[in-house]
Formats: sequence, C-alpha cells, structure tokens
Amino acid sequence: MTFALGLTGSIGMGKSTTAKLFAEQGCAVWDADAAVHRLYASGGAAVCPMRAEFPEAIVDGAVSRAVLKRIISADPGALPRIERIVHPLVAEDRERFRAEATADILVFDIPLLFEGGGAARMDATVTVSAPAEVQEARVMERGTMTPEQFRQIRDKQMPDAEKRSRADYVIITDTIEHARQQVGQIVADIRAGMKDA
Ligand SMILES: CC(C)(COP(=O)(O)OP(=O)(O)OC[C@H]1O[C@@H](n2cnc3c(N)ncnc32)[C@H](O)[C@@H]1O)[C@@H](O)C(=O)NCCC(=O)NCCS
Ligand SMILES: Nc1ncnc2c1ncn2[C@@H]1O[C@H](COP(=O)(O)OP(=O)(O)OP(=O)(O)O)[C@@H](O)[C@H]1O
Repeated sequence: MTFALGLTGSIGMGKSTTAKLFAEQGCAVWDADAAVHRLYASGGAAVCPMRAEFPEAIVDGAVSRAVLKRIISADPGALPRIERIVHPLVAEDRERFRAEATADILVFDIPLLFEGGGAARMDATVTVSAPAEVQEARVMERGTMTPEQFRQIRDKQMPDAEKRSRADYVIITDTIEHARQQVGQIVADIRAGMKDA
C-alpha cells in the first residue's frame, strides 16, 4: 500500500526544502516545479506547444523563463494561457511517477495543490508556512524576481491562511531543525496509520 501526501505552500514558504526532509525519511518525492523545468528544457514536451503560442519565448530550443516572466509582467492574461499548455503535461509526468514509485509514502510537492484541485487525489495534505515578511524576504534574497513579479505570483495564489485551514498538517518553516522534527512526526503518524489499516 502506498500513501499519497500532497505538499504545498505559497511561493517561498519552503516546499522544496521540506520535500528534502521527507526524502531523508525514505519518502519518494515528485516536484511539480522540477517537472516544469524538464518540460521547458530543450527537447521537453512543452517546447513545441509553447512555440506555437509564444514564439519569442523559445531561446536555443528551450522555453526561456526570463522571457516568460517579461511576457507575464506585460500581460497578466498570459499566465492562464501558459497554464493551459503546461498543466496537462505536468499531470502526465505526475501519473508516470505515481505508477512507477516504490516507496511507502509518495510526497507530491505541488504549488497549486488546492487551487488546481489536486488535493482530491491525495490521502492527506501538508501546508508549509512562515510569516509574510519572512516569505517576501526569502524570495527577494534569491534575486530571481522583482518585487512586482513576486506580488503578481503571490496574489494569484490562495492565501496562506486558507491553505493552512484546508491542510491536514501544517509545518512551520522557521528553522530547519524544527521543520525536520515536524516532518518526522508526520511520517511517524502516517506509518502508524498504515500499520493499523
Ligand atoms: C512564471 C514562471 C515563468 C516563473 O519562473 P521562475 O523560474 O522565476 O520561478 P519558479 O518556476 O521557480 O516558480 C516560483 C514559484 O512561483 C509559483 N508559481 C509558478 N507558476 C505559478 C502559477 N501559474 N500560479 C501560481 N503560482 C505559480 C510557485 O510557488 C513556484 O514554486 C514559471 O513558474 C512558469 O512558467 N509558470 C507556469 C507553469 C506553472 O503553472 N507552474 C506551477 C507548477 S505546475
Ligand atoms: N525550515 C526552514 N528554516 C529556515 N529556512 C528555510 C526553511 N525552509 C525553507 N527555508 C528557506 O526559505 C527559502 C525558500 O525555500 P524553498 O525554496 O524551499 O521554498 P519553496 O516554497 O519551494 O519556494 P517556491 O514556491 O518559490 O518554489 C530558501 O532560502 C530556504 O533556505
């Protein structure tokens, strides 16, 4: 029996970092953002359909995220058009992983888990959370987005408080050690439940 755990949280809240902590505990992790990177890379399945709609976004045979961000900043209507192309391809990648993975707990790191309806396919959900000012400071520190690009993405996402209230588990990402401890408790809780089932 495998257990599907959906891991989400708003931009910069610590999904990728927390996913690594689940991997430390022997869980298999699938990462939606990493799937998008594979799809955008040269030879990736999104390149052809993206070229058809956004020819200027193809640079050296791959989808350029820098160009996409400029396109989205200039025209907020571009993001839903990108999503219509990308999300079905991401879903295919996810189902392939689900069919092939062998761990007892499969962790699905999905930024839009609640917004996209993916939570219904999970046995339980986790939201990672930190105060709004910590979130913004973390994203700005990465230096990959302007404050406006950050706010545009954040404001499109379900608010943190709503994600927390929908999730079965909440992980506070204030320190790595605290997050590791919370992950350990969740994994123990799920494994205990699987033994009883
Ligand atoms: C907007 C893009 C160009 C920004 O690229 P960049 O490399 O700067 O950032 P990255 O991809 O790491 O995204 C950072 C975070 O933004 C958030 N985010 C990304 N896309 C979206 C979206 N469509 N809606 C809401 N939040 C999003 C997520 O929390 C994500 O983890 C890129 O994210 C993209 O092409 N998005 C469309 C595909 C998509 O919907 N991806 C979401 C996962 S399926
Ligand atoms: N538990 C934690 N304690 C301290 N810092 C953390 C913790 N978790 C994440 N961080 C820091 O917060 C930043 C964002 O983390 P991460 O990249 O994991 O977030 P994310 O939710 O995957 O981001 P995005 O939505 O943009 O993909 C990183 O600099 C990371 O080091």
